[in-house]
Amino acid sequence: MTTSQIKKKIHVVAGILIQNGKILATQRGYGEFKGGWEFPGGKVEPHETKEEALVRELKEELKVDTSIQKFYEHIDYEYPSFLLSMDCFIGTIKNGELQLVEHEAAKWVLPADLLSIDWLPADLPIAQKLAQDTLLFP
Ligand SMILES: Nc1nc2c([nH]c(=O)n2[C@H]2C[C@H](O)[C@@H](COP(=O)(O)OP(=O)(O)OP(=O)(O)O)O2)c(=O)[nH]1
Repeated sequence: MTTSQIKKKIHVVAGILIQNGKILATQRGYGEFKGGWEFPGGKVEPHETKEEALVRELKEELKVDTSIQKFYEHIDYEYPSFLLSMDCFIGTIKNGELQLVEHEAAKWVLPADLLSIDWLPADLPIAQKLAQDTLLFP
């Protein structure tokens, strides 16, 4: 058996929230990845769809109501201690003022500036795809 077979798989959903041509990046405020930048979201619970989980997590973490528009990308990433399976969705904030419940910081970033951020390793390919996505950011 290889190491990856005994690692726990964690299913996460993450939101690429877009507003005025900018994307929301949030900085982890706790745990193993504290200080790293990510797309906000969290784990999917057994009774939920991915979209339901994302709307719930964004409400819990940022106190905003969101609408999720479309699936954007799936990432499988092997961290030293677990396997991350992450589905990222494009969305917008429809209601509420951003409040940081768990995060250390948040910023709205232009696509051209996405690669200057210290993303968590699993998130870097998403940031790279967004940075050159001329369909999404003509
Ligand atoms: N939410 C989120 N997690 C990410 C991203 N990139 C990345 O590597 N991770 C990792 C960090 C965490 O170990 C794990 C997700 O856990 P989480 O802490 O966000 O999920 P949660 O709120 O449901 O969990 P909990 O810690 O409250 O139990 O995936 C990302 O863009 N968004």
